[in-house]
Amino acid sequence: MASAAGLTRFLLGKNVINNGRAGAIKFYSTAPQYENIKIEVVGEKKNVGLIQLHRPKALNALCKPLFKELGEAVKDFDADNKIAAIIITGNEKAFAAGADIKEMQNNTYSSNTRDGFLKEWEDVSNCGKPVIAAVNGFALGGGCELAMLCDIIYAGENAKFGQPEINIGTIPGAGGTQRLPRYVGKSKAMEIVLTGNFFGAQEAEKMGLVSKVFPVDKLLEETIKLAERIGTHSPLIVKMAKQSVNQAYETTLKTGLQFEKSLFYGTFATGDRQEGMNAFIEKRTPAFKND
Ligand SMILES: CCCCCCC[C@H](O)CC(=O)SCCNC(=O)CCNC(=O)[C@H](O)C(C)(C)COP(=O)([O-])OP(=O)([O-])OC[C@H]1O[C@@H](n2cnc3c(N)ncnc32)[C@H](O)[C@@H]1OP(=O)([O-])[O-]
Repeated sequence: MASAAGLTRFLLGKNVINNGRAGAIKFYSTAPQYENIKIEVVGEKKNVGLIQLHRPKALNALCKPLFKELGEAVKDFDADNKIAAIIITGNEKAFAAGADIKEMQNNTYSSNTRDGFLKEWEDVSNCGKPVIAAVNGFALGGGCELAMLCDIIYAGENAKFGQPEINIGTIPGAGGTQRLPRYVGKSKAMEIVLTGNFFGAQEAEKMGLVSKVFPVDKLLEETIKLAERIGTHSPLIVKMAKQSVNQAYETTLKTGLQFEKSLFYGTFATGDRQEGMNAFIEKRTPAFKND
């Protein structure tokens, strides 16, 4: 579904976040009929893809259709050359309260395995562009895991994180037992996973899970500013930097340093590296070409 054409399939009236402000955005007749998310292109240069999870009655519980739509939207923004970074957000009450318990209540081991219950998660984790989570309210279970799947987490002061799967007789299944210890260390991760207790934004920042905390009503604005700042750089080099940081989670220090060095050397094969250094020396703003 993600294709060159897909890139601009955004924004049919019912799907966009800023309904009624159509002047600021493009409408396309072939836009997908999203039911569980809203998408919009934001930022002064219209280079930030914003995805809002939108199942407010269920606190944005991650039902399968929502996750499929999220995966499609991420793939489309990733394929769109005009988009520099992607933001995933929810509403003031909930980023996402986890997997949809009502939907998965009657799943079986066989159905999970046969149908690939979690297969759409890779659509988000495979994204080459930076993906930023802007978390207000509950980010629980799969919601916390979705935030951790993103590259940077910004939170509003009312954010509540947790991995409460243990309360309903299961364990985190979309990265909670693997990514959380990498963010916060073993003791904290064990405490969070084994108790199911929630923790707030300030504590999440102190633990290193969240990089910054903002007043609730400033969160999205500040997250868009972050995405726009990233958007001033070469998209090609941003992609390489993201790959290199992610490699730190996959390998030994020695292999990681080798990987980093190869990519660093590789930047010298790009026009944007040349342009960046020329611009510095000529005391001007670089004009990156994604090349
Ligand atoms: C592909 C998908 C991704 C899969 C990921 C799998 C791996 C993952 O690790 C597993 C999980 O996340 S396991 C899950 C881990 N997460 C949890 O265990 C958190 C479960 N949720 C809670 O503990 C409470 O709702 C809160 C404390 C969040 C809010 O309490 P409050 O402020 O008193 O609000 P309230 O009155 O309670 O809720 C309002 C409405 O939302 C409804 N709804 C809410 N969450 C739902 C959910 N996950 N499901 C369904 N519905 C959910 C709730 O039923 C109610 O609707 P109703 O029609 O009126 O009945």
